[in-house]
Amino acid sequence: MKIILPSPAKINLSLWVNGKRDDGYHDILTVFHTINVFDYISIQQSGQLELNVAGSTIVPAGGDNLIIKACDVFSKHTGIKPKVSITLEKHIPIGAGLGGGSSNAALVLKGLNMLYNYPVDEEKLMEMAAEIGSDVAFFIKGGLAIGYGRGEKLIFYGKHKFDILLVYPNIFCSTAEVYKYLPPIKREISIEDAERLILIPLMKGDLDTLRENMWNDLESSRAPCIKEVMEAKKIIEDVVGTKVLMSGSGSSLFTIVDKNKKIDITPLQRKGWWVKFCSAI
Ligand SMILES: C[C@@](CO)(OP(=O)(O)O)[C@H](O)COP(=O)(O)OP(=O)(O)OC[C@H]1O[C@@H](n2ccc(N)nc2=O)[C@H](O)[C@@H]1O
Ligand SMILES: Nc1ncnc2c1ncn2[C@@H]1O[C@H](COP(=O)(O)OP(=O)(O)O)[C@@H](O)[C@H]1O
Repeated sequence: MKIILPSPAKINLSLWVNGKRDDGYHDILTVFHTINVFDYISIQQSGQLELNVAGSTIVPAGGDNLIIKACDVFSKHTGIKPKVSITLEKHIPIGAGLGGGSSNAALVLKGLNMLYNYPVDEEKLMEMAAEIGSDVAFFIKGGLAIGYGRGEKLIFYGKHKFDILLVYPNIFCSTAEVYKYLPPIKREISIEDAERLILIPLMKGDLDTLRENMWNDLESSRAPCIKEVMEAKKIIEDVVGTKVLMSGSGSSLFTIVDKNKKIDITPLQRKGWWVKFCSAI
């Protein structure tokens, strides 16, 4: 049996850092939404576990791939050693703050659970996902969610419609490095704050307030890549005329767009940047 799974990207409509933890991670509060930018993963039962990666020369095809980590975690918790041939077709920009690797890992956990006749329930899948990475658990359900803790504790709010212009300025950002060079932040954002600032304007369709309130503390990181990302942010804001935000640890940047407002994106395309109108899903 062969299954083909679309593996969606995500943006962070906001991300606040509430402090550094003893385990080296940061306590964050973030608002995730999946978007219609996909990798495609096929999983087929086979004599042994193998992974082929198409569409990228920088994504590892061995043990460092988060898909292999997902297979290991699946085996650890179910006792089933997956004997499958997996093909990953990459389209989500890599190191872009779009969660591509985390999404791939989550979808493979779901695919293996399906192929081996549901040995674990969704709650257990979320637990397993959290072992692989901080934003893997979000992709088990997707849609609109608040993430807190490392990003693995989640409150889901269904799915909401909005459109964005997404730009990947061909800058690779290492998540670890962006967090490492983050200056101390002295304020705490609560779940209620995030609901008031982001979720309520989004649900009301009040895009001006949503744009005004969206925020990403990781933009103040002193990691070298962020300086370049902020330069790209200014260029994009001059072209689109609305506030632009970095997604997650970068480098992709997005703005919430009104369907009926025409935006000329050729100045951005002329820079050789990846530029795409997308929708929340
Ligand atoms: C920043 C976010 C926002 O959604 O996404 P991306 O930008 O990667 O898409 C996530 O927090 C990324 O999650 P993920 O990509 O799974 O990161 P992980 O593998 O768990 O962690 C990579 C490294 O980032 C740092 N890290 C990550 C999460 C967190 N809450 N605090 C941290 O300090 C740690 O140094 C960790 O070793
Ligand atoms: N399946 C995967 N897809 C993309 N990147 C992966 C994958 N597995 C491991 N990686 C590694 O993760 C890093 C990028 O992760 P990605 O999820 O694309 O970015 P981000 O964390 O910024 O959203 C790269 O160093 C890449 O080599």
